[in-house]
Amino acid sequence: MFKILVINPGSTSSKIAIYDDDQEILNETVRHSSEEIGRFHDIPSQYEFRKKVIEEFLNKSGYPLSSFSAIIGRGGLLRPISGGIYSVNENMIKDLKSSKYGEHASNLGGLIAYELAKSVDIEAFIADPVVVDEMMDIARISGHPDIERKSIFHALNQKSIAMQLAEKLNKDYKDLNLIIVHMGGGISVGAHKKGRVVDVNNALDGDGPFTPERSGTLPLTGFMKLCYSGEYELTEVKKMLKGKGGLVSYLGTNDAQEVQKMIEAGDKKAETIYKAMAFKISKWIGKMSTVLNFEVDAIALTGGVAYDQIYMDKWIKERVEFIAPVYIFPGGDEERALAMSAYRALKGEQEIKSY
Ligand SMILES: Nc1ncnc2c1ncn2[C@@H]1O[C@H](COP(=O)(O)OP(=O)(O)OP(=O)(O)O)[C@@H](O)[C@H]1O
Ligand SMILES: CCCC(=O)O
Repeated sequence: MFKILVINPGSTSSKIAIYDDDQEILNETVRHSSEEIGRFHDIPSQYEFRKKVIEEFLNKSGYPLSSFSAIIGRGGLLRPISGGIYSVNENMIKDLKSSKYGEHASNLGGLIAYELAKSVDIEAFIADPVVVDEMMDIARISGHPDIERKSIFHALNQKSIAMQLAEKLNKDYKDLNLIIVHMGGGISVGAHKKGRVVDVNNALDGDGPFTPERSGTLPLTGFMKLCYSGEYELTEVKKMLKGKGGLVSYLGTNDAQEVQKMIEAGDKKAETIYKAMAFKISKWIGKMSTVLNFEVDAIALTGGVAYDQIYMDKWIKERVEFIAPVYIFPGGDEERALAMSAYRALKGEQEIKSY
């Protein structure tokens, strides 16, 4: 039997799971408020904090590190690579540590997995990182040659939910056109054409709907003026896009459940902003349906925000269901997808790629 530790650092949470072969034994989500995360000036400086969350989980679980066959972390901003499972090696550690390709919480997934695995001499992996790139060339063109659109999104969950949806529809993923929407701390809306994500918003980089903690696409002239106003440092402007944008900037929280409570208590501003997020998500679903020439077999809504049934049904589904039937997968499937990749690799059924 293989015991697998799964580490999934998200933008607003740390999720940790333990699997025995393909069976989940434990799964815990530790949510991080915007104040808690906001005290760190960048992602690398969250390393010790995030590692401690995992160590505390392990202590509570009663399973020593030495009882695991492998550790798999969600990773990370690397150079564009194909999907699959990768062994964490020194090249990868160098790129993750230096944030060479940018900063995202999942960079810490690979780093922490490597460090913990090294201490007990077991394998560390990552799978389907956020840089998986299947974008068609025309979608890369932004409108100015100095800036190329990039594929950075919740590849792990989007792919896994797409497969689940295909199974539900009794079809092969490679025969379907799907729009998959992941709504977590960040939001990505992907056009899956016959098994490839041919277009998706860059969920990390001021592209797409606004999110619990990100601004998404902003009117450019306003943003440019703000950048040159002399009022803000680069680090502050970066945080407006990521970490302190979206719901955090309007309502002071990255927690959609807290926003629900504000609305229930009669807060009209909270209602307007939360509805505007749904409006923007729906617009992006509309955009992606044109990428698929309006030949869309199904739409899937997933990620933490998808637990909010009313939000999904009234504010998103009603707006987009004329495009295609809408299916809801609350939360997502990231820990299972990671564990299954590691399990297949340990059994020798999946090629382990080298970075
Ligand atoms: N039951 C719920 N109802 C509404 N919103 C919820 C619920 N549970 C979680 N959320 C919201 O989902 C968001 C977090 O989603 P998720 O856990 O998928 O994100 P993450 O893993 O931290 O970030 P990312 O997926 O972008 O890496 C938060 O705003 C959280 O408040
Ligand atoms: C870039 C995909 C992950 C996220 O938005 O947090």
